[in-house]
Amino acid sequence: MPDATPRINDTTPSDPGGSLATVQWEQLLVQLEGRFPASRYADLGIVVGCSGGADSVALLRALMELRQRSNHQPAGFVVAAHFNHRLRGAASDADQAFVKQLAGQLGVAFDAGLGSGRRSDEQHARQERYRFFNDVMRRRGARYLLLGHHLEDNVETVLFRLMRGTGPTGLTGIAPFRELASSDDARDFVIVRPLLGTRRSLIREALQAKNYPWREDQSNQQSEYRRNWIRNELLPMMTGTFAEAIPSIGRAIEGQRGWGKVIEILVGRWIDVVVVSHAPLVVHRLDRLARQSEPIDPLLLDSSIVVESLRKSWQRSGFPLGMMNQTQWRRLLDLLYGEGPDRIHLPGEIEAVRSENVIRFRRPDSAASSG
Ligand SMILES: Nc1ncnc2c1ncn2[C@@H]1O[C@H](COP(=O)(O)OP(=O)(O)OP(=O)(O)O)[C@@H](O)[C@H]1O
Repeated sequence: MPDATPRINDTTPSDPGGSLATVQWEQLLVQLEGRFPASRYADLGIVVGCSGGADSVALLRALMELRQRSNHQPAGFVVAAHFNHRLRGAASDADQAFVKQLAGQLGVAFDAGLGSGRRSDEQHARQERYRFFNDVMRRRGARYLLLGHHLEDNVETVLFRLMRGTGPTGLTGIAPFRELASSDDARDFVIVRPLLGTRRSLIREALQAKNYPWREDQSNQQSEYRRNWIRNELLPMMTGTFAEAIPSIGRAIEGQRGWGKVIEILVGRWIDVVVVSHAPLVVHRLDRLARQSEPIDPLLLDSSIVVESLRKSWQRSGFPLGMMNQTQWRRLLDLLYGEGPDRIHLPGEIEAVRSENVIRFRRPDSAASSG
């Protein structure tokens, strides 16, 4: 069984403070500055989610160095926010103490949150953490939440989705920028992942070269078995044969992100044209729309656009997306195109009934039912 004890990284720099350090650290600063220019954001409130791991430690340190170097005197503030999940006993507390000490050393404020300590699924832990971030952002009046996801995280995510099953939007990967509106007040904030294009190895080499420590969490190798299989087995196999596989996939994701914006526009149009109402969900029959005297844009009849649009409508109508797989979407497409039976049952006890011109969706015991 792997050692679950986190340890402080103890790598001795091969060239402490020398030219190698300058090159790698500077490279990291250039990449961060390219994605999140220090002077442009200097007057706003920034929270950095810092686990104590290499990526978020590098992010926090590099951000502070860029702010110091900037000619502009920053009027804004930076907060290091650490969420202690309390899942690894003393090691979790040591992570928290490490981040607190780092924040003190860098002269930034520090906020900590405590998890329930209840062993549950990864999803629950993430939710707890995001609730904490939300709270810190609101309390501090910050505008940007910076997270340390890097290129390998993005590639892993896309490979994972590809193998589990995903649509074109899933292939756009992790969002580099994401606006979040907190539900209970009007203040919005933005999640930024400025290292999303940066190689994991550069981050670690840059830290090592400067002799900056971080906390290594061995449990990363144990949790989320399939994700870690991708990270620890699949990616090394791929790069063994295709040395440039990771940046290549990264570029494909970047390209797909562009197409994602086109898809978003088409989905918006589809909803305007095809959806009659969301509560209850009622949509026009596509075969009828295609045959009317002024037929709709054929792009809106393309099955991949239809599925993406239905996903969106599904969410808006409060229907569960989790159990909708490719087979179920295919059955629904047939219904919309006027093929197969006039009534089908879908996961989540959703019944879809086709009539002369529309499809009506019903779900028992739900606000979205009726009609
Ligand atoms: N417990 C935490 N407290 C604060 N921020 C966190 C925490 N866990 C994750 N994050 C933020 O989310 C990002 C991505 O999470 P992920 O689980 O991939 O990170 P990690 O491997 O635990 O740590 P790191 O990415 O810093 O090496 C981190 O880089 C960090 O910005």
